[in-house]
Amino acid sequence: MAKVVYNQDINEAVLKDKKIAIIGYGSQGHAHALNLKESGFDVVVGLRKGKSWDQAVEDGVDVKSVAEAAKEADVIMILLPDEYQPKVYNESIKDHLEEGNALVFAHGFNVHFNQIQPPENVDVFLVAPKGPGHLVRRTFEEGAGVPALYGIYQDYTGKAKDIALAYAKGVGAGRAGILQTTFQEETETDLFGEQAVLCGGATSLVKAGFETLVEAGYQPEVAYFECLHELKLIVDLLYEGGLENMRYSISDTAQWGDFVSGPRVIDAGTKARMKDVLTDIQTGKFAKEWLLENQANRPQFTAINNAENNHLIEKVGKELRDLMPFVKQRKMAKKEVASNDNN
Ligand SMILES: NC(=O)C1=CN([C@@H]2O[C@H](COP(=O)(O)OP(=O)(O)OC[C@H]3O[C@@H](n4cnc5c(N)ncnc54)[C@H](OP(=O)(O)O)[C@@H]3O)[C@@H](O)[C@H]2O)C=CC1
Ligand SMILES: CC[C@](O)(C(C)=O)C(=O)O
Ligand SMILES: [Mg+2]
Ligand SMILES: [Mg+2]
Repeated sequence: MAKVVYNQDINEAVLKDKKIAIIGYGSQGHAHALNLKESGFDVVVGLRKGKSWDQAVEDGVDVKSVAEAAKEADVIMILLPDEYQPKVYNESIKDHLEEGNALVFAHGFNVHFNQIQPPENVDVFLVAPKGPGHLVRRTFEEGAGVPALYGIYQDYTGKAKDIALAYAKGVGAGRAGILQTTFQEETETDLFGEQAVLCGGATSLVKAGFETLVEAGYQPEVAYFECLHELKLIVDLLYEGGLENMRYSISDTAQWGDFVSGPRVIDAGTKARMKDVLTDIQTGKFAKEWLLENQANRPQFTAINNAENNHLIEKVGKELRDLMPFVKQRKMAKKEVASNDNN
């Protein structure tokens, strides 16, 4: 089994006398800044003036321009959207890196795909939580944590690993488990996971199931509960105890259906297409297309996003969720930020 590191294995003293700049205050940024601050670290947030700036001030964190924050910090964590990182790095961070500083990422994309080339005299590592930033924050507040990967790209000071582990402990990952990786492994597995399983795979599966039922004449509300709402409850059981635990809780009829019909839906063809997706990630094809899409001001991203937001499942879901006050929607802010950036 791979070595998994926990809080008791980590001495955070190596990071306690350093200033940490968190660049960006979105999904990951607000979670890292607040968790690190509450773990007793010296944190400054680097931002442009705007919505996030106002939120960070309201949350009581020290906020400065990106350049000022980068200049005064020893450890600079870049938590901007991947597609904007190279520009901000070149304009406001690069010139403020001092010998022995640490340049940190939560995803290896820009270093692995050669969009950011750090100088040789700094540490470069990643601390990548394996979960959405809003849950990194929420679980921390609940006394738990989200697991994280750390990976060292460049160890100039000889202390990169100790600093990375102390950082991971500060955001709460040491309560759940921290694993070593490389920039290549983190980048490729993270992109694959979000495309094939967690985001692309899951949304496509949910929509296909919903559409199949609605097109067969069943009520959209019934289809919504069956294919989307209940998925969370099933995934909770998978999260808590794996496949066997989920199957323990469902009926034997459902379990038999799982065995005989699941592989008819997700079959060898699906796996072959997953391999194609992985190949496009490994060869840099996906990265190149995403970078070019951004250079063109996201024409396809915008068109698809608009169509997805108008899907019947979204309309039905909103109406049903409004009638379930215990289902709280906590995070539209991030996507509003993203669409503002496109305007
Ligand atoms: N989302 C997640 O849960 C995960 C993300 N990651 C990685 O973490 C990194 C951050 O992702 P994520 O948290 O989703 O990012 P977000 O999209 O949530 O980041 C938005 C933040 O970046 C700020 N920002 C955007 N452009 C600029 C700019 N030009 N100058 C200054 N600030 C800017 C926004 O400020 P404003 O309000 O001014 O627009 C906002 O604070 C990425 O590398 C991602 O791959 C890794 C694991 C999970
Ligand atoms: C699953 C999507 C993710 O990789 C994440 C939350 O871990 C992301 O890039 O947002
Ligand atoms: Mg991820
Ligand atoms: Mg990701």
